[in-house]
Amino acid sequence: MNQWLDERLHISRLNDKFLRKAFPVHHSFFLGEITLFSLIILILSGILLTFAYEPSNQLVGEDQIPAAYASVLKINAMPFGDMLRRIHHWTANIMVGAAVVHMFRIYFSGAFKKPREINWWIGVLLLVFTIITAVTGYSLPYDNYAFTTLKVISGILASLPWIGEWAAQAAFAGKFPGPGLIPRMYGYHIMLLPAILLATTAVHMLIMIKQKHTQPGYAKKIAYKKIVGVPLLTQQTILMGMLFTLLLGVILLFSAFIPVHPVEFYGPPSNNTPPIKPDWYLLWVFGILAIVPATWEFHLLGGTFNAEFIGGILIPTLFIVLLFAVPMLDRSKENAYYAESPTEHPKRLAWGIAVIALLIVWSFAGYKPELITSGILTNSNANGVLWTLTFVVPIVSYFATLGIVRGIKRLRELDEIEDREFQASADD
Ligand code: HEM
Repeated sequence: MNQWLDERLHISRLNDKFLRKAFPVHHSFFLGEITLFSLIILILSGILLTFAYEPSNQLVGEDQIPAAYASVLKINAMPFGDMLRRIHHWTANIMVGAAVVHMFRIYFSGAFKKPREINWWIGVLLLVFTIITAVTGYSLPYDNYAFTTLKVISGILASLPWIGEWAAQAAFAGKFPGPGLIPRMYGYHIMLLPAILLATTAVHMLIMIKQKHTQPGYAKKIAYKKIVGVPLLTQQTILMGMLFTLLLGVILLFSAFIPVHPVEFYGPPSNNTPPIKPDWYLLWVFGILAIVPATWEFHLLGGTFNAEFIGGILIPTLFIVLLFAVPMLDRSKENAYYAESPTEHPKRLAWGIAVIALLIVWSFAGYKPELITSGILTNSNANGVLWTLTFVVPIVSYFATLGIVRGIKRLRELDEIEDREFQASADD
């Protein structure tokens, strides 16, 4: 059989070139794999959901509710229907979470350095597209929550200077909320964006295979500048199978016990605006929007730059540009072989911690209304306090990290000196 296949498909060549490829074993490398497996589970659970979901916002039935909303109520009532929605929802959250932590592991271990800059840029694109896919998914149940969220997003797009109205109508199939709204969101969510994600992930993987992983630190001691790891067939495949099963188990546990967004509670779209809050990964944008005052508005060459544009588009875009610029941090001409320990590069570590602190502060600002109603902040001081935190917390985090890392380094040096002195006195 083997020979029969080999004569036709040259399997043994594939075996030598690819299946025997050595994979380094280190727990931090599982993060990319968790992201990849989540994408697979999302696609499979998404396909099952499409069998019962109705992609239309036309009003149907006696109650005259949107067909999409009615079909989600029907899915909830089907055996395992609610469970399937939960699996899809929790996997999406795990995918975004794993991608974010994966990005930080790449950043903190210096794996973005030459020759892996292109894969860093592709990774940033993957993260952005993953988040857009999640947002379009949220719109599909077309309950009052989804409707309000879509209205906010269409308003943000319309705030683009010069081309805003046109862009919003192009993205949302005409004037909001037109009859083409849900069919358009459905097209993005089940075709365009998954196609982009799959193609981009394939390129990400091919580049990773071509360039090979950065090697974990222990590999340096085993065989310097040699690839140390286990072959894809069979050890790595077994490890991946175990990781996949574990991930599936965690997703099933989450889905069995933690319900998702209650569409019945929000009801179909109406004129009552419910309090909305995005998922954790977009809370930072929500926070920026909350603290940019409505008075921030200026005009240039006939275009208007208003607060919605500055908070919802300009600052988040600058943040993404900053992520793209990360590989520029390193100007060395040498290829990087080994993952570095984060503390070896205190400034890089401190910058990373400062950025995480900034994201936490902005996410906290997303709770501005609650902070005001609970009396912690007032209408008049909220923006001032939150802007102060925006600058102070990252700066303090930066210097505190530098201080801690340098302190630990100094302690280690003192320990070494003490050990040497002790050894010398023992020898005497
Ligand atoms: C969102 C979807 C993503 C998927 C499915 C994915 C998948 C993977 C996988 C499976 C690996 C190999 C295992 C590992 O090193 O963890 C990998 C490596 C890598 N990824 Fe991603 N990734 C994604 C997002 C990102 C992001 C957001 C970045 C950075 C901005 C990134 C940058 C890289 C780099 C530079 C490598 C090579 C690491 C090395 O050689 O040590 N990826 N990715």
